[in-house]
Amino acid sequence: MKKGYRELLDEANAEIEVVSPEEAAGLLEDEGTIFVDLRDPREVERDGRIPGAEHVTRGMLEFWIDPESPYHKPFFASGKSFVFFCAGGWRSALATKTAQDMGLSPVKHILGGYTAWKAAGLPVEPGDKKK
Ligand SMILES: O=S(=O)([O-])[S-]
Repeated sequence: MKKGYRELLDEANAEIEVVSPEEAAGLLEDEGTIFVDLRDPREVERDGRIPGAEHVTRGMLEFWIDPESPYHKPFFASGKSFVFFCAGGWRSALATKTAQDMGLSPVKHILGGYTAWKAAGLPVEPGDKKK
């Protein structure tokens, strides 16, 4: 490998902001913060979701963020703060770095992801339930 996943994660983590699940939970009711769930749809269905989180497949992330893209999602241009998460914090670290490089700001991600969120006993809802 020219650059393996560990190096990519190290590079990302050196540049992005990380929050604990508990810190992130303090933002859940904040109207100025949007939670972005980067897990695959099957993971969301199987494991549940953080209430109110927008679901964004990682494959579409750049296209949903960029206002010039035909796939742009207006919530990314809302001027709000963003809290990214995945299952364990790896995908969200890379996605947060990408979003930050694109100019999305402020954006941070949850240390340990949804797994840590759930383990901390923080609010979840069934994945098949629409928010
Ligand atoms: O969700 S993940 O951290 O396993 S990529």
